[in-house]
Amino acid sequence: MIEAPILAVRDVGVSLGGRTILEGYSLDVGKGEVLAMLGANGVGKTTLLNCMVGLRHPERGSVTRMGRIGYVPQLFQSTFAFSVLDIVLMGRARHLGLFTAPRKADYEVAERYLELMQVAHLRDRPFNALSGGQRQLVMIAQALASECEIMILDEPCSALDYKNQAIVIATLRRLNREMGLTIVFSTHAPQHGLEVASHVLLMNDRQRYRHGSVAEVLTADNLTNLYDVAIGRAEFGMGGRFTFAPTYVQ
Ligand SMILES: Nc1ncnc2c1ncn2[C@@H]1O[C@H](COP(=O)(O)OP(=O)(O)OP(=O)(O)O)[C@@H](O)[C@H]1O
Repeated sequence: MIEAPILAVRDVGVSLGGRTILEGYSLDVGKGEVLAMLGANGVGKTTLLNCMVGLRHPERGSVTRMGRIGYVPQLFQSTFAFSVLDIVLMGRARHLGLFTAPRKADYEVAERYLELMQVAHLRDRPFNALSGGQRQLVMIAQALASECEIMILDEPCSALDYKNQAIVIATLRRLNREMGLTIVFSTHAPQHGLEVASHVLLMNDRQRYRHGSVAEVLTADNLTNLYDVAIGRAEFGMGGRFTFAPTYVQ
């Protein structure tokens, strides 16, 4: 069944410093979909995500959001010594008046999502003293506390070890399956697409891309073409599970 789009990217073009970064990107994200965006360094993943979030207005084309956006930036470091609870409470900002302090109900929402992300025991710790994986879970709790309908994450697993990547990816999968959250994220690991995404966007260059279901688009040939490195498909375990593996030395 094709779900109604909750995010529509239409003919988006972005220029930065007199250079065209993106041109003619169009895609729909359906309600309840998980979209993984992959592409070489500098191809424009963050630029496109910023357009989706509304942090950047594309010079050409449009982005239409039909739901509230929650944004999780690349590994976030706070300038001030905020506690974990403070950071999650910031997610309530859009529900508060300009000079209104968080109310009891806002604390309850923040506590609920700290529990859900299994980081409630860290609530009084300084945010900057957490590990990268813990910080990502807290930032996801912040986005959830904003009661977003679309969560957009910029490389949520960058700089994380395998264990923390597994926690973040399993968390995204759970939020999608159990809460029906629509998720868009960028990654350099095709395996993350296989584990959690329903759809992928492969960004080849500023105006060439492939967008479609994981089964259709996330193939060894398309990845080889995307990264310009030989990438093979390797079966493992039971039940037809597979992964993609690059060959670094020919
Ligand atoms: N403020 C800016 N002025 C000029 N060019 C910029 C600016 N910000 C980004 N760019 C350029 O835009 C292009 C896209 O950058 P972007 O950060 O979107 O890529 P990315 O795919 O997210 O990269 P990575 O995988 O390395 O994070 C890059 O070539 C970058 O150098």
